[in-house]
Amino acid sequence: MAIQVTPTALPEVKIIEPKVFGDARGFFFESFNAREFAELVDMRAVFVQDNHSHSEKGVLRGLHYQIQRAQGKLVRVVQGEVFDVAVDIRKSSPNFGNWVGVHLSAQNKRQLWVPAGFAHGFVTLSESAEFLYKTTDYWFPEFERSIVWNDPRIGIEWPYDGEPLVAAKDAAGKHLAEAEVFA
Ligand SMILES: Cc1cn([C@H]2C[C@H](O)[C@@H](COP(=O)(O)OP(=O)(O)O[C@H]3O[C@@H](C)C(=O)[C@@H](O)[C@H]3O)O2)c(=O)[nH]c1=O
Repeated sequence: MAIQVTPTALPEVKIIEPKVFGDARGFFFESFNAREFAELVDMRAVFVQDNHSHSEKGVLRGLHYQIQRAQGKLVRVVQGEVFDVAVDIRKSSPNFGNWVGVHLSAQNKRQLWVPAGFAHGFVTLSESAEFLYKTTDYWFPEFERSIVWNDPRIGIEWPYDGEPLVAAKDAAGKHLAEAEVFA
């Protein structure tokens, strides 16, 4: 197997570390392999969309989810570094409202698997970051929801001092207590 998979404190959220082959020319690694992903991470996931965003330092995107047509997301960074966060928003889960955060960078080449049922967001720690992710469903703006990044009920410890730059829709995000969540 060319990937190593480690569960986080939220066991459905997984860190994926690819085997990187370095030589005099640079490096090579498989950034996605459907067979290994199915065997080691999630056999039901089928990816239908790839996204790419660029963010400057201090930009915080999230916490996002789609209330219907929920998306699983396989996320990574190809330039710079972010702190990537998943929050369990499944009401029936023993981990409801709990979060995990992982540093993802171009250097560590880690990926995070954020399944359906979790809200997702990240803050950019480097001067800028290029963020790539695959999703298991398409974008449905009518089902998009945002939970505010600094909800004290969730208590995410963002490793960023200062006021992050957030979109207006995210600044107006709901608190978990008022948000539509999964069953
Ligand atoms: C998410 C998305 C946005 N867009 C458009 C809508 C808008 O005009 C522009 C920017 O969209 P947003 O402000 O929603 O982009 P952004 O804040 O980067 O949204 C993303 O945040 C991270 C944390 C996630 O988890 C993603 O699922 C997604 O919600 O791109 C698409 O065309 N397709 C898409 O799949």
